[in-house]
Amino acid sequence: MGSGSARCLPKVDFSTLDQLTLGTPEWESAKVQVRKALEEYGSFEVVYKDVPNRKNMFSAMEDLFNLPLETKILIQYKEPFTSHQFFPGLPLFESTGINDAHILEEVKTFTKLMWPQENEVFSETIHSFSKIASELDQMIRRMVLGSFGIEKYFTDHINSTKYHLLIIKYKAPETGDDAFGLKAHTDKNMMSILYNNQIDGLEIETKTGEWINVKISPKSFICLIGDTFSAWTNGRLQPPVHRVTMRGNKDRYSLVLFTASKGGHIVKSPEELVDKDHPLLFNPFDYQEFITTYASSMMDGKCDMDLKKYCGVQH
Ligand SMILES: O=C(O)CCC(=O)C(=O)O
Ligand SMILES: [Fe+2]
Repeated sequence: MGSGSARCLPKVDFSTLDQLTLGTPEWESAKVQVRKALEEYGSFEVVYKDVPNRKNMFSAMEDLFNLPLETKILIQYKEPFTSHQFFPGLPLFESTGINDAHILEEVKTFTKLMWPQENEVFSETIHSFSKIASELDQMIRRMVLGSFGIEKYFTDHINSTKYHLLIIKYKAPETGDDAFGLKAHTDKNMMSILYNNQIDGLEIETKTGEWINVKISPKSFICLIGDTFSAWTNGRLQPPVHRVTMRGNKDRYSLVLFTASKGGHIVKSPEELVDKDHPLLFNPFDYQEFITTYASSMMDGKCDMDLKKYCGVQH
């Protein structure tokens, strides 16, 4: 199972689309491509638009990780994996995050904790990025629901989720060897929109066990579905296993806009996706309760907790 495969992720062009182009031939064509890509890969590259000031955004991210640890840990959210974090087995990885980063005031609150004297470039660029990524998330979810003929659930789908922006730094490996940035996993949440400073490293596994080395242009983003969306579709879409491998001598900066179901909301497959050929795969669950259970099992050194174990239906 070598890396270096020449296979690419499917690429879908959203550059002429927005929520107002719903139902146009361009929208319908993108919808078919999105559904096909998600069925085959659980993921795709989406070409959309330039992130304003991206160079300044990445240099502001560099400044953020250069702050002293006691400053970086000032952000404390109660949901697992959302505040500043690093892991003993992953020496190249460090991350922090901002809840509701598509709302400027929320980004400014974070910025003020990191830089009491303000850092307008950080706030403005991170907010613009998050808005663009949240537009993409909503268009993609609308297309997925539309492709199953159940667009009527779209508003509920959007209202029952929230956004968290994960900001990641992967240090360049020192030895010159390939090194683990992030171990192979599936995302647990609904959907993830990824972007980076064009230092490659993201690898996505295909259903046949090949690893695709993902490359992106400044206008493109990677969309991945997570375990929660897969469960909601009653297994019609499968989340892709992915990892980050660092090569070369440049640090990698990555942004991931995570869409996650709100606490108190019960994730449940719509009745249209459950029938005798597709028996229910997951009992209804609260994502926030699941992720808390998952995080505490990880803390206990157990790595075998997943959504199937948590609420999978035994057939
Ligand atoms: O940095 C990346 O490209 C991937 C990050 C990722 O997979 C994650 O945070 O779950
Ligand atoms: Fe991931």
